[in-house]
Amino acid sequence: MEEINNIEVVPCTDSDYLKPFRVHYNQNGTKKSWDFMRTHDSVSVLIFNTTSHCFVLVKQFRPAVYMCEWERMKKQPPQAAEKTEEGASETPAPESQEGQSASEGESSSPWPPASAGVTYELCAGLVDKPDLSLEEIARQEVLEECGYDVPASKLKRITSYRSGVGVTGAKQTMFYAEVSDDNCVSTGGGEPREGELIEVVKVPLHEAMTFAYDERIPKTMGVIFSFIWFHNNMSPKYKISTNV
Ligand SMILES: O=c1ccn([C@@H]2O[C@H](COP(=O)(O)OP(=O)(O)O[C@H]3O[C@H](CO)[C@@H](O)[C@H](O)[C@H]3O)[C@@H](O)[C@H]2O)c(=O)[nH]1
Ligand SMILES: [Mg+2]
Repeated sequence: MEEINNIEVVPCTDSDYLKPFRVHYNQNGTKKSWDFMRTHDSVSVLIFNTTSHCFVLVKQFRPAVYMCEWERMKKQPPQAAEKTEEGASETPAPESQEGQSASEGESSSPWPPASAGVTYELCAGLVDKPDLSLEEIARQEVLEECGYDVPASKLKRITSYRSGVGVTGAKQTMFYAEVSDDNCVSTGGGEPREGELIEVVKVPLHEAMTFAYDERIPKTMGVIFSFIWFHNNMSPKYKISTNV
């Protein structure tokens, strides 16, 4: 699927996306310190297509996930690393950069295949436009990433929560959007100007819970939680309509 090469890891000294800090404080008389990152809050959207009775997810290469997999591979013998990935039916075959040496210097571990960094996620985006409401940002992400044009008023707020409490503490607000094939105006895929390369994937309703708990399919907690939310709150409605 993806072709990832020319990988180079360097220290991050200046970023538009995150800023590391150390906070010193006293807690109940004990002197403590904590390292954290300042990042943007975010929105995510569970999209359900009422025409095909499928959830609409996005699949994309995540460098941070890829680098974690690389670290994990360095600690594990290659056979053992391969074994845990075996059977991930959605995982594409290893690609050309496999076997390429790391350019980090301290180790010559080969890079894992690009598929090791690809995850299934809810359509999501950073809250980086102060003049727009969360609903409006979510609406734009649904359009840019998945190609569905739905009014912001049709987005139902599910809940919000803290993601990465140890590192960022950022807040993510989750919405639910019901769409139909009539709302589909493009193939989505992300904002090309930002270099986004996003694949839109559909998960049929009847496969959703198996998908959610299949550990071989790399995914975010948002996918798992939102499928369970749908199961608890929306399933009776759709069970009736599918059985007619
Ligand atoms: O280091 C970075 C970080 C971001 N980008 C760009 O910024 C865009 C950000 O995309 P956006 O869709 O706004 O955010 P996501 O990357 O989808 O992140 C959201 O979705 C993630 C998965 O749910 C969550 O972990 C995040 O908190 C949430 O903001 C990316 O596509 C890139 O174009 C970079 O180029 N370099
Ligand atoms: Mg996104």
